[in-house]
Amino acid sequence: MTKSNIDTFQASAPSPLERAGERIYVIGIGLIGGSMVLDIKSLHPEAKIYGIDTNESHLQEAIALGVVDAGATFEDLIHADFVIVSVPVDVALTVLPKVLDVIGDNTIVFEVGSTKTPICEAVANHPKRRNFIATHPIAGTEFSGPSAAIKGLFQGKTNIICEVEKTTFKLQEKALQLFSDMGMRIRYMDPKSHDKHIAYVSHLSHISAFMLGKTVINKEKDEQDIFDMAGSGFESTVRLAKSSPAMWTPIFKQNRKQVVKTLDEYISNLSKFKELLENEDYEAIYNEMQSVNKIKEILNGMKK
Ligand SMILES: NC(=O)c1ccc[n+]([C@@H]2O[C@H](COP(=O)([O-])OP(=O)(O)OC[C@H]3O[C@@H](n4cnc5c(N)ncnc54)[C@H](O)[C@@H]3O)[C@@H](O)[C@H]2O)c1
Ligand SMILES: O=C(O)C(=O)C[C@]1(C(=O)O)C=C[C@@H](O)C=C1
Repeated sequence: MTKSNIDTFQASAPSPLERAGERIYVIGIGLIGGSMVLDIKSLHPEAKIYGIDTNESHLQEAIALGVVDAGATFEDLIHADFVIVSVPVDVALTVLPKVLDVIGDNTIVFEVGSTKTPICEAVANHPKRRNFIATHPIAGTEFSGPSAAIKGLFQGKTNIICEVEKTTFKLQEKALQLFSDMGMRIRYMDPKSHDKHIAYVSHLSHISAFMLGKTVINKEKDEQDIFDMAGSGFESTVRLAKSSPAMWTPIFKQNRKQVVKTLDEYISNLSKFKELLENEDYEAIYNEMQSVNKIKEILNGMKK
């Protein structure tokens, strides 16, 4: 079964988390894992939320902030109803098979990484593959760690789900109901298409912000006043350059081929703009910009 359009999930049964005391384990209690469990706690106050994080200070901070109820170990996952894996994508490749090794038959495991092909491949032949659902919530900020978690982060956002047909139907339903309760729209996509499209709309934007930031920081060394002139235009364009290198390096590594392709296209557009300016072809420059103004309608359409 391949679904390609955006769906709003309609459950055939009441929300599975309505049962008292469901046990949710979140591995990686940062921005995304923390935001997920804040929503779950708010929707289902009776659920018990356990956190696993190799960064002890993140775990302690998450407990202090009330993001999780207590810490846990991998062995405890045998008791889990849900496991959310929200670690950097390179870590996910090794953590996911270990999680699937431990869980029981009715546990649903989902992962939220920004790449999908390597992650789907990492679990393809695991005997518990049917307990796993590959997701990518298209929501976030430039901040990380448990203190960056936001309740309601996923409201109105899209969740891309890959290879849904490989997950047991009953467990699919359970996960989809949860995403729907968080206010997410579902879009089904194969992992390769996901990685191709996301390279344009997310990965390239981050490289562009990082390198814009670099260009301005380098200049600042010579001309100290430059930041005094930076207004909200610069700030909004460079916002993503505050993002975590620990999260983004493995994303670029895993999606290297697609990202290199998008960079070629982007660099070619930049070179063309430079050439037009050197040639003082202002009519062409005007037309270039005018043709891209339609991004306004495209983005407004996406928000509806
Ligand atoms: N930041 C975003 O905007 C965004 C959006 C959608 C998806 N994602 C994806 O979500 C995942 C998590 O990103 P984030 O923004 O929440 O990052 P984050 O840095 O805020 O959180 C990641 C957490 O994982 C922990 N961790 C690292 N290695 C671990 C291990 N071996 N075992 C247990 N915990 C470990 C870190 O200590 C940290 O607390 C990534 O795969 C990312 O690609 C991020
Ligand atoms: O809004 C931001 O700050 C984000 O970086 C969120 C963002 C994005 O690129 O849109 C970042 C990575 C993801 O995998 C999904 C969402």
